[in-house]
Amino acid sequence: MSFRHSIALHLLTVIFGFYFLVAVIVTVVQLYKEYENTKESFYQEIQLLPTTFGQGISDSVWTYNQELLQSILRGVYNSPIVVGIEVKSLDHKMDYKIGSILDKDSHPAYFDTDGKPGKSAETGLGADALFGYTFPITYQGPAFKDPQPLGEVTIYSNERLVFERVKYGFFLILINSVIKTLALWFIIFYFIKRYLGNPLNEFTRKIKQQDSNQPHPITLDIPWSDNNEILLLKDSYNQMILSVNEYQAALKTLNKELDDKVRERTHELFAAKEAAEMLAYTDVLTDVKTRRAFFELAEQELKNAVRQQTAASIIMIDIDHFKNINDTYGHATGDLVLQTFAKTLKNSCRACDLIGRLGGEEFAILLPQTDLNGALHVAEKLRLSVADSKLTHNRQTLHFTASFGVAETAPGQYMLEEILLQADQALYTAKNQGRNQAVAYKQSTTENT
Ligand SMILES: Nc1nc2c(ncn2[C@@H]2O[C@H](COP(=O)(O)OP(=O)(O)OP(=O)(O)O)[C@@H](O)[C@H]2O)c(=O)[nH]1
Repeated sequence: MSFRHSIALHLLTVIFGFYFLVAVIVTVVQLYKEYENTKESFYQEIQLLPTTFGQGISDSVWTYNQELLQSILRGVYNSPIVVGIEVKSLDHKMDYKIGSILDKDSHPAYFDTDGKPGKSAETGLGADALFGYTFPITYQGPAFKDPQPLGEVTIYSNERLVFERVKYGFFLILINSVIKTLALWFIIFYFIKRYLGNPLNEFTRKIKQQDSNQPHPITLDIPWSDNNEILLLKDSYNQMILSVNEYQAALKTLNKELDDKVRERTHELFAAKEAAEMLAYTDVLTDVKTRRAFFELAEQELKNAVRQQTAASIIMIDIDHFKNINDTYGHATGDLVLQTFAKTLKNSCRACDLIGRLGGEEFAILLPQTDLNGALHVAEKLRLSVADSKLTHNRQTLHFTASFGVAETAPGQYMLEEILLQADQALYTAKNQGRNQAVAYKQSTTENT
């Protein structure tokens, strides 16, 4: 923290701003008082002069002795606190003025030691600010019972002489004030810095050094032990840090739990997605491919056949008189027949053959790398297997057969719908020819095996 921005300097600027104002006012009052006291003592000193010179002045006025009066007045004028004297006799014959006096209009006027108008010897601050003491002069002779009034004498002094005398005192007061102010400034600055500035600096430095991920409570090297505001601030900060750490720890635990939950949920969703895909691709009853899956996968297989320039065949299969089975033994038994039938197909086919249930009791098998003869051979084998299969229901043995229509891809003809249609036409022929047989598709005619 730079000195210019320190709290100590800011506080001192405010404190000493006010202190300076108060100090100036107090010093001015003090100086004014000193000035007044000095002026008062001047006045008292002037009042003492008549006891020394009063008799001589009275005598010289009574005897009209101008020389004597002048020499007495010059003697008074030489006094360091006198700047002027005016003698006013009642008959005006012995009027006399020396130095600076106030005329009848209270304006300063100047006279030399011979009583002639001249220039003021007094210059500087308050030289024209005259103040005087007037006392009567009387004659007390043996011929008179009461003192005879002769006139009055005014002795003048001025403010400049008062200032001259208090100047030294002023100077001392000023020096005293400056030294006291400076000493006080340094003392207060030192203690504010020691008890306030330094602890706050240390506090700030330690907060800045904190690890924001895991802040720790801090300690402060404070030169007092009572619970002052800085210690309370530090305690509150430490309390806050403890709470923050607790919250962070709780948050970490929550985050971990949340992570675990999200991972678990993602796993479940993934499994559910796989299950849903399986469901969409696998027929629930017979465990062979669904119609949609069969078409998608068969398209892929046909594309492969095109790329590899190999043959591929399709067998369309339909269980014979399945409606009768349903009607005779019930729908549940019909389902069992479908399952047994599908199982038979699976057992008799290669792993690469694609078996799908296209709907109801209608199935299709795609045989990769198999020409029409091969497919017809497979169909025949399947037909025999189906015819051999049996199902026991209510202690009755149930037999069923199926009809097969076979078609193969023609060179350059790999349209799935087209081949399916051809296989379906062959199947239709097989049905028409009495069922339980496999028929291959021929362009215009169909051939019975
Ligand atoms: N149990 C059962 N029956 C089904 C299912 N799907 C379709 N069926 C029935 O299968 C029967 C098909 O009958 P048809 O299309 O007349 O054919 P068919 O009786 O086999 O006669 P042909 O094909 O001419 O030999 C209908 O009665 C459908 O209700 C199924 O998932 N389970």
